[in-house]
Amino acid sequence: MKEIDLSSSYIQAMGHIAGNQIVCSSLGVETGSVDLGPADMVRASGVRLWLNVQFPFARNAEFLAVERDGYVAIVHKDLPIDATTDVDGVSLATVTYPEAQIVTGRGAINPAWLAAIDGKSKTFISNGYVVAIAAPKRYYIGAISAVPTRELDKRIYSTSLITIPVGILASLLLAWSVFRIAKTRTAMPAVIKSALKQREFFLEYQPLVELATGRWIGAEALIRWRRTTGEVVPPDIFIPVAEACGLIQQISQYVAKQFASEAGDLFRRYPGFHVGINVAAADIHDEATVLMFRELAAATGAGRNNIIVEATERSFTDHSRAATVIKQMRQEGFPVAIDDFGTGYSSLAYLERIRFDYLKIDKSFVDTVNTDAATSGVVLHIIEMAKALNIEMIAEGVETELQAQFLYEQGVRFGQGWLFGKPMPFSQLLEGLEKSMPMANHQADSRVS
Ligand SMILES: Nc1nc2c(ncn2[C@@H]2O[C@H](COP(=O)(O)O[C@H]3[C@@H](O)[C@H](n4cnc5c(=O)[nH]c(N)nc54)O[C@@H]3COP(=O)(O)O)[C@@H](O)[C@H]2O)c(=O)[nH]1
Repeated sequence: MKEIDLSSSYIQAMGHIAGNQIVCSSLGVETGSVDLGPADMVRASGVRLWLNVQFPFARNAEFLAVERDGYVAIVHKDLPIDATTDVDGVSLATVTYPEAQIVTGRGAINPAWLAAIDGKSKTFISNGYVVAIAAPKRYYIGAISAVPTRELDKRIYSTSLITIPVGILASLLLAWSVFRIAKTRTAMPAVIKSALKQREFFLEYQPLVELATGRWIGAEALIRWRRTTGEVVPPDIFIPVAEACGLIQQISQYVAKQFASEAGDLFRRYPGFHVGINVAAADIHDEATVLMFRELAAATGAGRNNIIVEATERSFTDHSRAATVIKQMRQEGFPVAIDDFGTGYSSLAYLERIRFDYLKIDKSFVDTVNTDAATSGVVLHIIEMAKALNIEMIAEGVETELQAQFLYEQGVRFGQGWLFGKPMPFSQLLEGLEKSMPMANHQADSRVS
């Protein structure tokens, strides 16, 4: 029981039950036996559910207890809805079915949504909300996620010319994706911690090319998470959670160590090549990050300019502390790139105050190249600004020859995107690198700087 308890991110305790009494459990012997009282529900399979369990030693918390064949699992009642989303006014609930009884919930749950529960997963619009119901066949508990349509109006505003059926479809997809995100993020901090221990994360590398020649001159290390179930969780789901719960620096250290273990003699063979490592707000405000990069350089034999620090402008919350760390990084030979440029609120202010080596033009602006989107002129302003400040540019998310050609003609020297290569394992990066610039031809002047 202790083993299940300790290795699960979801179960608070396991126990053995006789009648309604937990007679022994991983809560410890001093807990003695605990009387759960009559079960709230008994399913046809014999599974018994207690929906509001309280323990004398944890009076402020409520738990769910699920029993089968004499064994009981205790789960914190808030756990199923412990989800984060940036959409306002979202309602979440777990519900038994067919009874449609709320087990645990957050936000207003309209009785009409409960009435719609019939054992089938579905998405529909009701009472000013887009509602998604999930009713997994294996379990007796389903989930409801509801997003106010006003949130969808905000999102759909920018695409207001799109036809109504497409708008409705987008709404339904958004509700469903909120539900998916909420589900994936459930108790995610605990799961991330355990995944770090179990080494479930790995790296892929996306090449950066010189637009004039197509040569691979660098790569960005991108973290990936494959859970033991085989499910791959994308970084834009778990990175914000890791940032919010204080685990992001452990992730950055993991990335640095993982890259060090894979790099081998990369920089000896390709002295002009560079690898970009992403850092988050917590890293860029902490001088210990400089030490982390110093150790990474020592472990990989990297020289000046071989390792690039990539920080998004959203990560600069305390300008003066960030400026101190960035200055030290640059002094120690780690060029700094401002990532996703143009997506934050204060891009210009940062460029004036902090000296960067590279500006990565965000994909959203690259996407507008050769289109008549209202923002298609912005990319030209970004390019002019970078030129004026003498900052080298890397265009992100380049997907077409037309984009690459246009950017090159405007003076952007470097590009990254699916046109040149998707993120790939390190072994594949080495193969591509050998084809792109055989070692003998590799010049130190192929460095980005
Ligand atoms: N703090 C850390 N953040 C990290 C780390 N690894 C990734 N991330 C951040 O997560 C976000 C999503 O990253 P990912 O899913 O890896 O997507 C990257 C590319 O795959 C994608 N890309 C690149 N080219 C294209 C393209 O042509 N089309 C297309 N649809 N997508 C493309 O863009 C992402 C690269 O983003 P960026 O870092 O902004 O250059 C992302 O914000 C990552 O930064 C990590 O180790 N630490």
